Amino acid sequence: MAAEVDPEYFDPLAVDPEEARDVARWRTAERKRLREARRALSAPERNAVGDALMAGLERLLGAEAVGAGDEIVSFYWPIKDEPDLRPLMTAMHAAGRRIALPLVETRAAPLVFRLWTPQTRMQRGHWNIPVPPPDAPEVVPDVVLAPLMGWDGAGYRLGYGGGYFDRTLAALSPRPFRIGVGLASAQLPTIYPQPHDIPMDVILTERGTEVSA
Ligand SMILES: Nc1nc2c(c(=O)[nH]1)N(C=O)[C@@H](CNc1ccc(C(=O)N[C@@H](CCC(=O)O)C(=O)O)cc1)CN2
Ligand SMILES: Nc1ncnc2c1ncn2[C@@H]1O[C@H](COP(=O)(O)OP(=O)(O)OP(=O)(O)O)[C@@H](O)[C@H]1O
Repeated sequence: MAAEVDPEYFDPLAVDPEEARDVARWRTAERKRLREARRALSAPERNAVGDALMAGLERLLGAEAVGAGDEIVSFYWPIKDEPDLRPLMTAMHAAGRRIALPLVETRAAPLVFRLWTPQTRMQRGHWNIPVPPPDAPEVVPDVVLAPLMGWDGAGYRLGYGGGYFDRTLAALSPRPFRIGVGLASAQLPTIYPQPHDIPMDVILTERGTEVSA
């Protein structure tokens, strides 16, 4: 039996429930604060952030460490004032790179990834997030871009609280190269990482690379 348990799987019984509850409550409050701060950006400010992030990503995704070859890179379709990286998705597709997007196909389960091209007819998925249709090929990405609601100097990420990226990364072997993408102002002293939280390899903001494993 024991041999069948993934040694990297965290033991929920080893987590102090009171502490976990406090962290969850704190994260909910921080998500709300960070969401409001992001919403308050003007359109020109938001565009400048997007442009800087795309320049940073072009540099990172062209670098040797990630491999400039045939890797599949998962982006995200922007919701809730997230920086818009779609121009880079289009440019990379035109340059012959394979682009994927994440989908919640089953609640509280790992994300699924499907290929995207500029011709893909997006449809509404869980949480109203635009996603590729079921006939888009399912793939496993080599590089995953994860939008950041918040981040810390140890490379940990705060998302929307569904635990989707953590669940997904825990299930993938080998683990994809993880790039957290978000606002410099969304930095937190710590997100109080819990056993289920999987750190990013790189955190990229409009200032450039903030954290690199
Ligand atoms: N643009 C974009 N696409 C993305 C993500 C993202 O962060 N940004 N995701 C990144 O993961 C995934 C979707 N993430 C989701 C995260 C939470 C919930 C959700 O239902 N949240 C509940 C609270 C959940 C809970 O506390 O257990 C809610 O707000 O009601 C849905 C989707 C995949 N696609
Ligand atoms: N590997 C996992 N297995 C089972 N449950 C998990 C796993 N990872 C996270 N969770 C659950 O998801 C919940 C939310 O996690 P967390 O606060 O880290 O979300 P998040 O990273 O902000 O969300 P998202 O990635 O969806 O944007 C956790 O309380 C935990 O119960």
